[in-house]
Amino acid sequence: MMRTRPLKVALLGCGVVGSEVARIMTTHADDLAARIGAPVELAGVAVRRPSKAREGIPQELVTTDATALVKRGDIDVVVEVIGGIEPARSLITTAFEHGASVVSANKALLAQDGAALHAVAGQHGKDLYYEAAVAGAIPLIRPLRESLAGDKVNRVLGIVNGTTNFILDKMDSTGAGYQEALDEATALGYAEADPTADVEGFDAAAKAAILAGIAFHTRVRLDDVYREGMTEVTAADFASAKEMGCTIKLLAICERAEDGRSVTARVHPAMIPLSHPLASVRGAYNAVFVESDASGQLMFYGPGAGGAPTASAVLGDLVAVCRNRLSGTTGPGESAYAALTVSGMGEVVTRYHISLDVADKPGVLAQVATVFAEHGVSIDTVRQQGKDGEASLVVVTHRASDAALGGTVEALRKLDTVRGVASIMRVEGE
Ligand SMILES: NC(=O)C1=CN([C@@H]2O[C@H](COP(=O)(O)OP(=O)(O)OC[C@H]3O[C@@H](n4cnc5c(N)ncnc54)[C@H](O)[C@@H]3O)[C@@H](O)[C@H]2O)C=CC1
Ligand SMILES: N[C@@H](CC=O)C(=O)O
Ligand code: NA
Repeated sequence: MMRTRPLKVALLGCGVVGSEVARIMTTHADDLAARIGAPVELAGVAVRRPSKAREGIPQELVTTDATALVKRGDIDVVVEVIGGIEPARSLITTAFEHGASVVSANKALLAQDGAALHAVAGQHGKDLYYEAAVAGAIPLIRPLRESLAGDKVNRVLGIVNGTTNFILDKMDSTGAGYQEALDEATALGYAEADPTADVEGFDAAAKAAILAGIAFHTRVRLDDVYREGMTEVTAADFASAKEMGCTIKLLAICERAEDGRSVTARVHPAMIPLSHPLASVRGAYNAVFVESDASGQLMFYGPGAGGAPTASAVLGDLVAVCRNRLSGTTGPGESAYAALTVSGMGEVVTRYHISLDVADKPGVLAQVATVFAEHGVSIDTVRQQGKDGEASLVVVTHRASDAALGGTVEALRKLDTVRGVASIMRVEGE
């Protein structure tokens, strides 16, 4: 039976995502009420610029005092789509203390302070949901937390940043310049307020920390995630990738070590074969592979950024949290019981594509090969192109640890015949 007293929702932030949340709450009000079992009412909207026209939002709901809104005491659910660490963190904490549950899209905050926020939510018997924080519309948090709760996840590999995938795709397919492609991604609402978070890999690293934590039932902090952005990827890298039958993607990779006792999480550009399903993920789309003992390989694919897709995930959480409130329950909280060791990048084992500028004279190839052998890194293929006494040497290795590869590169740089290391790229997904 439908409850007539509405559940009250406070919306914090009315930008790209917030405005879409408000729109869907209004246009789908009847369906949402039917699915929840009670109407949901937008009770207040905290904004920074109150004079801005906001279609469909009555002016009397708009306030610049977000703190007063979350302290009202009659709010059932606070939807935080401001972004950033503060004031979002204080507002969420205050919301729990004043009786509300919280839905957030804020990966930066969840990756940094998720454990503390879960603890406050738990103390107050409230929900903290954040499906939108990882890969926008794609259901990923809930499948990992709930659908795969009976399985053992070993690996999560994916494209989790729409902006960088959009840029890399444009650079690869149209030869567009980096800045031109970034400007377009920003105009389309994909990029973070500061796009450095996207292009330097911080956004993907935050998502990797959240995913690894849930997948491995282990607390993984943002600082535990190795991070390289994509600003150094060049047209020459794309050309090398093509020669290998690959393309380049910014990947988030969370892995359980073979002995099962430790995990790693990393974000960096990598070559992947064109035959791999991730190679055909275009534009701002995201896709995530999950490999588990019993399920085998699962792939989640869809729009990972943009106002409406992200609002879809926020609304899904809103419905879940409202249902929990009506039935007097809460959903699953943090699960970190496994407490596995989170290892550094040196422990990661993968393949590498290394491009060296060398002197084009007899014995160089043998010298270079010796350095690889001395560091226990086995060479798969070598390709050489020479002109005017200089040559470029492209070495692709078999699987080796990042520590061994690092040592190899350091020793290569010391060789007189090696003029420079033009690029090092990991090769994944084979
Ligand atoms: N745009 C996207 O594709 C996605 C965004 N997200 C996350 O959603 C959140 C919001 O992102 P967007 O809507 O894109 O950002 P946005 O910058 O478009 O919107 C944020 C809004 O919050 C307002 N704001 C900032 N401080 C405030 C305060 N103290 N009180 C009231 N309002 C305040 C800003 O004026 C702005 O309008 C972020 O955490 C972001 O990481 C998550 C997935 C996808
Ligand atoms: N800036 C992010 C938005 C979603 O999380 C992205 O580009 O993926
Ligand atoms: Na999601």
